Amino acid sequence: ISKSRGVSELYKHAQPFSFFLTKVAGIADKYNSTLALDIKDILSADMGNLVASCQFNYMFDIPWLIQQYPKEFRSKPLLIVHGEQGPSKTELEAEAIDYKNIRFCQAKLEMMYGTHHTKMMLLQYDTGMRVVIHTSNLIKQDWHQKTQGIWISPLFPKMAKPSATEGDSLTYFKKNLLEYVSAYKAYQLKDWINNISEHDMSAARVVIIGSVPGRHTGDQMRSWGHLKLKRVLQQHGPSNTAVTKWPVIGQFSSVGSMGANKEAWLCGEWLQSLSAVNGGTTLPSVPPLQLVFPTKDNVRCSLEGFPAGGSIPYSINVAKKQMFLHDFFHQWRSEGQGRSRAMPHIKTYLRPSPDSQKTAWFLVTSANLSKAAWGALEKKGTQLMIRSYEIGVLFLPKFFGDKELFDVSSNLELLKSSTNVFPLPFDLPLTDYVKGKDRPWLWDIPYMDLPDTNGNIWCPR
Ligand SMILES: O=C(O)c1c[nH]c2c(Br)cccc2c1=O
Repeated sequence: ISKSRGVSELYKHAQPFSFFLTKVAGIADKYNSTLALDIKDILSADMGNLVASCQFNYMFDIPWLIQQYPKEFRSKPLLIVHGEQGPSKTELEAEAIDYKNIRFCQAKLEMMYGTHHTKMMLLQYDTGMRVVIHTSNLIKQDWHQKTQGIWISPLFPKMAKPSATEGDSLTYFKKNLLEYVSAYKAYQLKDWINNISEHDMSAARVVIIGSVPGRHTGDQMRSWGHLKLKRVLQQHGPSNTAVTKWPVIGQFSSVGSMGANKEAWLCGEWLQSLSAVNGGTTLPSVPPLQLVFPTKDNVRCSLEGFPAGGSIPYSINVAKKQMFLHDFFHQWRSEGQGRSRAMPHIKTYLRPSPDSQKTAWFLVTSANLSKAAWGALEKKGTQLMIRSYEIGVLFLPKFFGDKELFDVSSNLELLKSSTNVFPLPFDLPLTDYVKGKDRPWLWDIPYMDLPDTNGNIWCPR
């Protein structure tokens, strides 16, 4: 059925949020035929007649990527923006030796432990330009049996003449996209920066939340990471009265070092930013925090079995120093979307109502729960230190019609029959870890007591 319904119809049905999950092999068709896309759908001629594209990402399989474009687009100019250095950079470039249309841009990573996590496609058509911000690496397995998120922009028409300020949206989408791409300071991106400035992006309704490596001070502090999100929520977020006692939910597929205790960063600066409210000064108290991270058994019983955990890199050496964090953890459960066994590689953050019917905002991003991604305040809060490149899009009710809250659901039947209900990738209320039984998935220890979906055990080395 999904084959016959062209991509443009799938796209239309997903408006106005234009937020999709990736198709998952091995689940009932109905969970893949609405609000779900494959990379071939995104790159299909139904979305536009491609002239050139730019792929920002972390992991690439070049020959596989080229195969995801329709035949007639495989020789169009393709710029790959990556973070590889030294031998792995040479290896990546060697993969593309036969493709004359491929160029590379190495993102500068001058901060230790920084990575180029950003996953974004810039698609230039003969009729305009589209921006896709998502969570999947450009490798086959990231598009096979995982839960991943995709936001697809409207088709942005070309303007008579380029402008960095003309043709922007109420959410400053164009200004923020130009700031983000310019922050690479890479000559290989000059043409794409000019391309962006040539397009009218006034139809964009999401707010870009990006991170770029550096020690950001002054005005730059609030342009990136959790301080950007805080500023946007203080300007356009819910009123304090509307969300009193509402939890903040963080959902991610990897975890950094949180420091000695929850006050050090998680329930300090990070939660204070995510719980910011309209006009709000920093609140005296922070709301409840709930985190979603798969258990060892969620991974073991997943469609991929233990190998799903190869993309959920939470290390025992980091985990053992922050047992306090695991008290906040909840299971991965997505019955409504048919994806309880499609392990999460998506990263999402939201401010849901206690009755699970509403949310004050929703963010889908490449950023995991780490200081490297979101930034950590230094020098008595006068600078925000970020290690990695990240990008995400924030959905705020005020930009989707005159309202303060989104109705939400993960139930695909309900989502199919209603308009303007925001599609959640996982079920609310959240499902607790079973006390005394469940442990967070850790990718670098063995599990030999029970077999996974494929009858295998896990022995990492
Ligand atoms: O940004 C991303 O997508 C990812 C970043 N780091 C990873 C590591 Br380290 C090991 C396995 C998977 C990933 C990954 O998927």
